[in-house]
Amino acid sequence: MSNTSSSAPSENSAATSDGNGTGRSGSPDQSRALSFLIAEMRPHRTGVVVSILMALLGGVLSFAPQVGLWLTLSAGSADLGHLGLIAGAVLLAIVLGRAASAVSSGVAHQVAFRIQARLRTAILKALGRTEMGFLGRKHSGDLRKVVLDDVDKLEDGVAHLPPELTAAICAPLVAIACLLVLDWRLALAALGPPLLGAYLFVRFMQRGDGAARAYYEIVGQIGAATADAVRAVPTMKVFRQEGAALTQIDRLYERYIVHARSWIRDLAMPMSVANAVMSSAAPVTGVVGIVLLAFGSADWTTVLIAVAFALGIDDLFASASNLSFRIEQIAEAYAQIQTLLDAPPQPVPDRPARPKRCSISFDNVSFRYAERLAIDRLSFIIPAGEVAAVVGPSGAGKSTLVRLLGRFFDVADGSIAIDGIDIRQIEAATLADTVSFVLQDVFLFQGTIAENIALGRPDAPRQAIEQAARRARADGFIARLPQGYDTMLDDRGAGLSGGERQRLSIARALLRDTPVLVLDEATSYADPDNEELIQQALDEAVRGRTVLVIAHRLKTVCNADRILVLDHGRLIEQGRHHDLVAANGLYARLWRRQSERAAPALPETVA
Ligand SMILES: Nc1ncnc2c1ncn2[C@@H]1O[C@H](COP(=O)(O)OP(=O)(O)OP(=O)(O)O)[C@@H](O)[C@H]1O
Repeated sequence: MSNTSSSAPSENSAATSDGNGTGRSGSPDQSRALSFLIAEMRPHRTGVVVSILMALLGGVLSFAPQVGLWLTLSAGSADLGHLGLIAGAVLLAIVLGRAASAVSSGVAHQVAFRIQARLRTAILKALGRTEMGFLGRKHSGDLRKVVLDDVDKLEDGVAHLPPELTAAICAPLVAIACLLVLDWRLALAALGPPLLGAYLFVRFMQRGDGAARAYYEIVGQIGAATADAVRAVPTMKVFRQEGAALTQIDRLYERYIVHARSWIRDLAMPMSVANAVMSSAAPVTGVVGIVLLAFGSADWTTVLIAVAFALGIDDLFASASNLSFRIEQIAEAYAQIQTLLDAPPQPVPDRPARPKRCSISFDNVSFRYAERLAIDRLSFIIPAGEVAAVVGPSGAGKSTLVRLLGRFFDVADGSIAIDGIDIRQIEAATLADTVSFVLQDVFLFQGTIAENIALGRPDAPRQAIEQAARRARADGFIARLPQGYDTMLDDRGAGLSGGERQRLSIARALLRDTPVLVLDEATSYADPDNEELIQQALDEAVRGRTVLVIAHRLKTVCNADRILVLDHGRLIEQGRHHDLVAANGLYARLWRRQSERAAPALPETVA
């Protein structure tokens, strides 16, 4: 896979090189990508100009050996002092030229790193502003690829484009100018192959565009299928489905071979011919020179010097041969980055308000994921300070309901209010100060235990962090860690048990001290000790707050002030435990089913 996918573009790059990508750079995506890059470089114009000037100097000085040869041969004498002077000057010019190229590349890389950092921040900000629904439609692996890989590609483009483009354009001009001074006929001979090659290049490029597109499409599909297969290895093993994934990849490879053949026939081969023509300035100059010699219309020193200059042009074209490939890569990366930068921002309130007492009300709320109606005309009120449990069969809409309260998504119809204020009129920061979440899937990041607890209040004093951890019954296991609160969580806390992660999450919520708390009760705990501690932590967390708890085990919520029973996105019953059992509806059936199951001893209720 790696061979095929990496060799193909680079061959293509060689093929696409010397026409300066003209065939494709005219395509809208590439020109838009280049305009984007130029706009990104604008704030760093000093660096870019220095990089270009240094590349220019490096390119011009790269012809020092040819000029040295010219001066030596035209001197016509073997004066050692004179020759030594020329050799010294050539050496100095070579050293200066290399130094200038190094400075050009170094400065361009500095600019590129700044742009890379800015872009990553801009993407993360755009993702932070957008509604979760947009993110939900994107695979987390795809997001990661854009933020890391595609931004890297753009960085690579910025670091190489200014120096390489400058060298590719300016150095041949210098060579041709010298050749014109030397002999205009030999200058034309040296200029012919690059011009003819560029013409062929553009023609072939246009003709083979379809083959290239089909080829890149299939390479992308193979990449995605392989990534999916790698990600799904554990599941595949469990279900003994390894064969199915491989069959799909095999089928893609069969299509790949067909497309690769037409890619080679329609694009790669013709491009190699164009490339060969483009890089034959030296042989053509030599042949024309010999003809002129034969007719006595040029002397051999002139022909020799002209061939040396033409060789320099060929070398430069060869070194710039990756330009077109780079531009293509930049365009691809830019398209992905732009999708995220353009992520639709969540609407901001026009009359921002701050809730005081924290009752929660849902008024005729509906919400759908694409075509699937997940919440259907839901209405209820939870008075401030009450504990409400949301129960119902799997897929009933419990998680969606609490996500709507946190504005992970905006409702399609109806409204959700806290203290009578529509949550769309509460600023994101205020909403975050009002509602906190303790979810099953606890997000921990690479940082210390203390930093992880302080996620929602980074300025919290150590004392407050430790107090929250104590109340969340997390202090015991933290004390046993090598550096206590300063222990770094490697691999996002992979070494912690599910129960320990839950208690860290509860500590976070306690530290934030929001008046509304949303809990997603974990379905299972590893051991009874953990379960007991988590229950104590939850009892502490719910005290004095308005609480919405998703309950999977009904015994944990039968003391709740209110139980909301959902089914297929609709609220079909609500009330206290005993009333709902007496009503003999869905809740009573769920209750009986769970009671009949041989369940381990359960702790006290949440409420
Ligand atoms: N991101 C999503 N995209 C599309 N459909 C979704 C998405 N998340 C949930 N759904 C669907 O919406 C419906 C409600 O899902 P939700 O997760 O809210 O139910 P739930 O009651 O929390 O289920 P569970 O108890 O199994 O967690 C289900 O039919 C589910 O398949």
